[in-house]
Amino acid sequence: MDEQREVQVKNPCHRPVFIILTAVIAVGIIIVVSISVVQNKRISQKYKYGIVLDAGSSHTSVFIYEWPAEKENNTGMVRQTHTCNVKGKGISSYSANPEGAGMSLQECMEEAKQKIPVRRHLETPVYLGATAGMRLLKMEDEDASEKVLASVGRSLQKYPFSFQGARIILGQEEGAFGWITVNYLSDNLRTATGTLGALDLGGASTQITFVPKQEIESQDNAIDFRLYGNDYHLYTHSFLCFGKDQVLRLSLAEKFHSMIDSTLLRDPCFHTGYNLSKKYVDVFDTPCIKEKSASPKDFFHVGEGVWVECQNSVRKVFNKSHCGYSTCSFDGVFQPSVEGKFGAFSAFFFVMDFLNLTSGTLHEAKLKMKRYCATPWKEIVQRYPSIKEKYLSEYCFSGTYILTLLEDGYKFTSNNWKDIQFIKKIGDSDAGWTLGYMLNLTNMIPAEAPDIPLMAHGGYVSFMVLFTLLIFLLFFLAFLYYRRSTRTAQKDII
Ligand SMILES: O=P(O)(O)OP(=O)(O)OP(=O)(O)OC[C@H]1O[C@@H](n2cnc3c(O)ncnc32)[C@H](O)[C@@H]1O
Ligand SMILES: [Ca+2]
Repeated sequence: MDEQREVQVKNPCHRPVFIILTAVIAVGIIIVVSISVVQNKRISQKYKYGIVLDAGSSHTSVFIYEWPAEKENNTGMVRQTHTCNVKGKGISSYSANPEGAGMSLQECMEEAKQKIPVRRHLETPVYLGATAGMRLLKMEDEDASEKVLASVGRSLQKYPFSFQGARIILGQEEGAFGWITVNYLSDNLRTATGTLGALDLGGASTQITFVPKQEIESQDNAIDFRLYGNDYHLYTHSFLCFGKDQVLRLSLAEKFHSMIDSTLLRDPCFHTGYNLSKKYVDVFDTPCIKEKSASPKDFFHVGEGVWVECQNSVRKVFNKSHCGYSTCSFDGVFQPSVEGKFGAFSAFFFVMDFLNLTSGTLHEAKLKMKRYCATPWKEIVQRYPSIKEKYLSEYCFSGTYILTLLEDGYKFTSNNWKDIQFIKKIGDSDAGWTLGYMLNLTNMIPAEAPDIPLMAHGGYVSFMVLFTLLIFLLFFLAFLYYRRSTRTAQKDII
């Protein structure tokens, strides 16, 4: 018995100090392991990237998006980090020199290589979507449009990214993806609290997309989505030839019909004192105009600056003579009555922002337009020396077209005018179809709502560490208690 006691007293493993030390070491190991797990998680959580090229009728833009690698299915995670505007005109302008279309993208794609970390290059998808300019070129000369698309495709394949294709997107896609973009960025999809309609005005087409209250009478205008567990039944329409550049041509062509002197086009939508020699071909060379002018020559475009007459001339481009549905916007296109709030972007924003019409009533907008259009050209040029003269000369026409399209075309009234918000960006990201297009192609918007974790990652790790510590402490106390009990028992025996 004496021998046994001696062993017990001498064995250092049984001393409390040793046990405490062991416990402290164990705790230390746990903390180190936990921290390293968290730290490694941070490193692997870095960003992923995607590139979308918006090959519009007037120009091409390259958008770079990024999102945290492990949160791609959470809404609101994708944001635009960089934009590059390709120099020159849109890719459809390269119909006579298709190789030039591909070459035009080089500068911006080199920039993308610099902006995206090298280790992410190979996995970064690149998509090119062409819109109304290429739709028109395809109508006019399908072979040329294919050559242009092949050229941009070849050019994009030369970069170290994962090229996913270059194609002409449908008008319905352009409308629907614009709608997804604005609602994704405003976090309306996950929360399912009302949605924002989308109004996009380009150079060659314009899109209207919203969730209507009425039934959608034409199947071409209906799109269904299931996003984050909610069903959306969308109305969408893309009006080809109703972008602001094509409508200007339609309107000029219309004015040619009533010209007495075929070399002098008097235009109420341009400022007094504006007088520029232009080519007939620059007006008529588009599949949007069916009745061509007989002999191609030059004409003088002379401004008159009368807003009321300008609006009357713009109204003539909307054909309201037929409607095979209960209600139509124009050109025989079905449209339910506009519903809810709308985000109006692209040229809707550029023009209304320049004219200071992004707030205020419809009536005030008309008064301002009247005043602006009546301002002499000389004064306008002096007032805005830094703005491109081409844009400057067209704001009276474009503003008038926008008001007429929204009121006479889409049937907004002075009552719901305030429901239209003219926007360029939401957060860091531009409003437009590109983000929605990428989210769709990368399956980043799930049909069902993702399972929400019990707690955030940081909270989870802290909880696990504290909980483990607590268990160790309990073990330790239990051990001490056990030791005390056995010693007391041994003393009792002695
Ligand atoms: O959608 P599509 O029809 O293919 O055309 P796009 O994509 O090229 O059209 P944008 O929205 O980029 O631009 C629409 C129009 O606005 C013009 N635009 C761009 N910036 C502008 C500005 O600051 N002021 C006035 N107009 C502008 C541009 O030239 C186009 O005619
Ligand atoms: Ca566009």
